[in-house]
Amino acid sequence: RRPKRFPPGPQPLPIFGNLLQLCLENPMRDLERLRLRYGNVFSLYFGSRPAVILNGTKTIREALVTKGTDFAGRPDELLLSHITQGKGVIMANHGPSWRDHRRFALMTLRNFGLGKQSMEDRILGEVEHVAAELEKSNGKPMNPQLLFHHASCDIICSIMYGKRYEYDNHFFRAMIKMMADCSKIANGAWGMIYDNLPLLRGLPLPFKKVMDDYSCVKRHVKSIVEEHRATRIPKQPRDVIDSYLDQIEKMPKGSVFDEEQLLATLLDLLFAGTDTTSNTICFAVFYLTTHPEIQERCQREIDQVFEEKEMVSFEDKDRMPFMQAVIQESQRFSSTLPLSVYHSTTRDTELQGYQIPKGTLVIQNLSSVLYEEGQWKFPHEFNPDNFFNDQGELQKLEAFMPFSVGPRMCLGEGLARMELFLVLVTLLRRFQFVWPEGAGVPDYTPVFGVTQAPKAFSMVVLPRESQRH
Ligand code: HEM
Repeated sequence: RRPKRFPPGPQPLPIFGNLLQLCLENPMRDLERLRLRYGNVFSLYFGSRPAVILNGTKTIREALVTKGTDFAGRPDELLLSHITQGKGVIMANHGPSWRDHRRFALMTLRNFGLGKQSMEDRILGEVEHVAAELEKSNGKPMNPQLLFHHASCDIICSIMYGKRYEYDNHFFRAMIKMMADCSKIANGAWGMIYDNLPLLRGLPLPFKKVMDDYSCVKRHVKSIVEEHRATRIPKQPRDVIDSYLDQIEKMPKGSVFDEEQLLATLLDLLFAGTDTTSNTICFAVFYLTTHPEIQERCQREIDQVFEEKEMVSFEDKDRMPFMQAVIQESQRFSSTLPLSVYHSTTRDTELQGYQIPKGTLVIQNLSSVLYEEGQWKFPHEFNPDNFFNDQGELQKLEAFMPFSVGPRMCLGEGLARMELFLVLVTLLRRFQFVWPEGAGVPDYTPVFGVTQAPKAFSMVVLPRESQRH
């Protein structure tokens, strides 16, 4: 039985709670059904653990912004928190270590060129590799998804430790597969089994493999840190690792900065910065391939700006409102992180008349905001007009929150926006993406996970050079 004044929800069963009432492969439809029945704040039992589900712009803003500190914790008894041991930034609970690491990560990303030329150079350099691979397809249908994962991962590696991997590097491919597996498992059925049936945790089931793979990537990153120790010049950081090593030396012994936290933070940035951005690029390219009229409009806008200049830069976005709207609409319509990252309450709190005790698992349903009726002109279709007002001007909308809101919101937003813009503009300028003949009707249903991906698809890539002159 639910405690008094706890948010309402369906009757739980012993041991399983409400798990059997959800499709664990993809619970998004069930969550929408429950929202319609119980309202924007409802609760579910995952096994014996209560969870509060937040829906809609107003509710999520009220919890994560107005009562930001109350809702800024992370749950500590879940697969993801066990994998990372609650260290680093993403799964660290609200407290001094999280705060200082978040500040460090934000500052270091800025110092390594966010908004400055060098970050743009790294991204544009990587796009050249992507373009070369796309050219190799020679007009034959190809699936670009892995290529975009490789590119996003290489960009983040170059920022963290000044190194990019060749796309056929064996370790690199394994690392990318591990991240995709981890994303699929953590929010899916295996993650639910791990989180709610602790007796099964020791068995060789898929979550065990993800944990082993994580340790393997961690060992690799550790060897890179050791290389940095041997070659660095103090106070002259080349990348994020050098900056962190400087930080360890600067702080008194026993501070929150140590080697374990360094490894966890690097892995966080690697994880958080790869699948999120690459899946958004995949979705955007998929939508543009299947909406040729929108693709052509982007290319017309791009061609106009590039009549006067050769290379794209992030500043050009202000002259490309349609391109910006397409990128934002791709983020909205794909809802790349549909349930964000799970939160927990840091103290007993209240929301819309309900009482929520300290330590309660809190899940923000970002899809409920990104498709919310009344917030969007066309909530259920891919349509960049969602971002233009009646005067045809690009507008800021409070329901546009793919990066979440509040004190825990994505700290890589600036980098992600820059990457999405530079990659998509450069590729659209050079190539036309065509839905292959006979490929049938596109299926927009995403593959569910912490990060959603489009279903496997193919496209034909044609060079645009001839059309521009
Ligand atoms: C399109 C790309 C991206 C999207 C849609 C996205 C979205 C998100 C969301 C929804 C969260 C959870 C916020 C919350 O718990 O309320 C998050 C957290 C986070 N993101 Fe991103 N992200 C993206 C790219 C990146 C990149 C490129 C990086 C790093 C370089 C990054 C680093 C992080 C980190 C470290 C956190 C945890 C923040 C904390 O707990 O304080 N993200 N992101």
